[in-house]
Amino acid sequence: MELIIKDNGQVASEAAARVVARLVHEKPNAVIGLATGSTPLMLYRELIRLHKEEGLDFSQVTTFNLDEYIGLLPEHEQSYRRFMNENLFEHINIKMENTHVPDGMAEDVPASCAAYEQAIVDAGGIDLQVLGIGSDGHVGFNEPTSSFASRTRIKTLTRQTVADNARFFENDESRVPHHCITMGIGTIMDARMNIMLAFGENKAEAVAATVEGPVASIMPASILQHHANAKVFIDEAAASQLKLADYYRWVYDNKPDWQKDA
Ligand SMILES: N[C@@H]1[C@@H](O)[C@H](O)[C@@H](COP(=O)(O)O)O[C@@H]1O
Repeated sequence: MELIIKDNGQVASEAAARVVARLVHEKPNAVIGLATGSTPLMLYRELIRLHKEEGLDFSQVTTFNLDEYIGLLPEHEQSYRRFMNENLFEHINIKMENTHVPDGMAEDVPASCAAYEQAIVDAGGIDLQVLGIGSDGHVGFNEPTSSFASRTRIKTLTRQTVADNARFFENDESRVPHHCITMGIGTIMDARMNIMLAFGENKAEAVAATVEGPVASIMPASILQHHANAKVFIDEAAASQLKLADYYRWVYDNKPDWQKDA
């Protein structure tokens, strides 16, 4: 795993955006996996800026989102489809038909999940997957003890995640859907590159366990230790519990410039 520690989330997100932009320049028809939550918002804002000011071209890009709540219509205020439209897709030149979010209203959920997996394969696989991390170490909605071999499927959220996400539902936990569809950890591990973002003190424990703890399904993100090309972009607060933070900074500072955001 490669650690990129920046002073704040904005600078870290700009560095992550350069990695995405480089991929899109090199492979205009790249397949990008996307995440929701508050964490990737600065990354998406920077990608929008790169599109508007520097002509970053998304016209041939395909995207697959990690997850979606079960039972929310795409137009629901808190659906991840709506989140993606409002925070990224409507502001860049991506073709809407090339954007994919799991269908939270599917009548046949297992069939819909299998079709999602197949669509990823048909698109050539995910080149770069953007990830956030839950305070309990979940990625996508793969909650603790999710199988490392899992594929896209229905999951039940933990109480912790329901409580964490209640802020988006007028702080009313009873309004938070308790089920979701999420790419599996196996799906995420198939991506050719993973970039995880984590900002703020409340992610510090999960980041330390992910990077320096044992690989264990109780801390789902820790599987990234087994990924050949995983980068973790964090701010100082999220880095605050890392034992080897100085070493990661030293490694990064000693890289040639061309390798820093590659
Ligand atoms: N399903 C999402 C995750 O993909 C996200 O990474 C995480 C953290 O959210 P936030 O970035 O708002 O802290 O929680 C949500 O439940």
